[in-house]
Amino acid sequence: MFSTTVILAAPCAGLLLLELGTVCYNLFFHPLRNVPGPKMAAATNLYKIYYDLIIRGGLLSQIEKLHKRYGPVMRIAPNTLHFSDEKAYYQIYGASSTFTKDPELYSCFAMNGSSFTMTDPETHRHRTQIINPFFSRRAIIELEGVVQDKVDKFISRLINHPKDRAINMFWAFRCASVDVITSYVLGQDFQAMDAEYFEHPFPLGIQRQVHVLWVWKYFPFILPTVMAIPERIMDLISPLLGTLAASLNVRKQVIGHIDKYLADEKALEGVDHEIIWHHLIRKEKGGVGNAVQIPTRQSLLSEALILTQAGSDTVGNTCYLATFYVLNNPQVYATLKEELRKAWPDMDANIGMDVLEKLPYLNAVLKESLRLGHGVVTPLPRVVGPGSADILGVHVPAGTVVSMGVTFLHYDERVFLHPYEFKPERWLVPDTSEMEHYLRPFSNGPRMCLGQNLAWAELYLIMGHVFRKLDLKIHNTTIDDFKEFRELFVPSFEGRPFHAFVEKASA
Ligand code: HEM
Repeated sequence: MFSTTVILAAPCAGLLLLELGTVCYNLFFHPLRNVPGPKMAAATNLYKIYYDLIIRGGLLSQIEKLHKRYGPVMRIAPNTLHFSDEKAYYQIYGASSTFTKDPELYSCFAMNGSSFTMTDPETHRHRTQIINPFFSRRAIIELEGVVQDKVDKFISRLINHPKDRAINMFWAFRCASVDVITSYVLGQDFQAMDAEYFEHPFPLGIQRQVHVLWVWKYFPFILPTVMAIPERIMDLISPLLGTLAASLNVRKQVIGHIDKYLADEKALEGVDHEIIWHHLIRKEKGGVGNAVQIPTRQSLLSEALILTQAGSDTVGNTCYLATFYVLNNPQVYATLKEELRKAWPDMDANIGMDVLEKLPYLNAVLKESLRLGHGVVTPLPRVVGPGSADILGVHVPAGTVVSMGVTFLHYDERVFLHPYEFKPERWLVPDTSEMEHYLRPFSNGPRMCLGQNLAWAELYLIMGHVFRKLDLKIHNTTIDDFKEFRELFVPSFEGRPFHAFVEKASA
């Protein structure tokens, strides 16, 4: 008879042996064994997990330190290489790259069936062919009024905010961008800007999710389990769920729309302007009988949710940083105001994107803000394939995960002198082509940002109106509050949130 101790010890010893075997293989027999990098990282994924979870978003800054020691190619996990050279960036994310998104990262968003999380190139191409026209420059120009309406509301909300209370600009800009994107994509905004002090549960919920994203990555069963709880039970427990309840509410609302339009496509005719469902819920394409397949209900839901999230936090954050950096430098603030005043003498007159996008200093401010905001800071992981590749002279077998953080381009001091400083003037030289090549906040290649035309329209309109129509003053925030960020897919600045006092501009 075996004792209980032996029965328990045997599988544990087996697992330990298996783990030791894997570590030995990773160190001595793995095809990447000769690539430089810390031995711990080569041996086990625990290295990466430690910086992601225990240090909480600390992997990128560790990678930055390690590249100084190991050079431009580095093994950062048993099957993962990280690069720090512009040539590698354009090979991994180049227009003709065949590398695919790594499911380990993209499945943790629990948005199956969305353009953002799709890994199969064919499925992805099919989806983007359908929705790209809705985000083309022509579509944005046609729907500029939708964005403009929300910008007008934003300016008036800021002017009418209680004067004795500084505005938390972190939430203010996020509420504005949530209302723009939901209005543009779904034809109905979430009224985030109506929330008292801009504390609306939807952007609050996005922030909560950002902070637990790496938990979802390493414990991938949690989120799908929560999502799979039947609606009736969710309704019962939702008062206990805080901001998660708000996200669930949004899901319910969006599902309601989807079901309505799936049941009766003609209901779309009553919508004020073109929305995403005009593109995704169409039974016929190019004439009767030429039927196209409508995506599943889950895929429609994921697409709508990912667009509202990808389209709000990124724009909100760029406006937030841009406003802080401009106000933090009186010379920059004065120059921008002067440029806007000259181009737009009567601030009560309507002015559109066509004028704002031609202003050199506003453009310089936005590019510099995108450079220091980065967009997404996590090195975007791609799986090499279908064959092997040669990157910076290193043979990389198919199936290897490769990436390069965009911060390595944005902070390259050979291209951007004093890279950590906000200097719009650097963009006012005759030839900016090299800097443009190194400015990739929207990523690059087949998986680059699908919403960048809309993003630019929002940036021109929001920032143009804020700096022309308002006078702003920083409250209780300094540049030190923006010195460091955690890498939580997007950058999460750890300092005090930037607050400002806002008044209507005098002229
Ligand atoms: C300043 C604003 C924005 C920045 C900096 C930004 C940045 C990015 C980046 C870096 C990616 C690549 C992510 C990855 O490969 O994992 C991306 C993808 C994406 N973005 Fe944006 N984005 C912005 C605004 C928007 C807006 C307004 C929308 C809404 C329509 C949007 C929708 C998407 C989608 C759907 C993808 C996935 C594309 C794909 O995989 O094919 N983004 N964005």
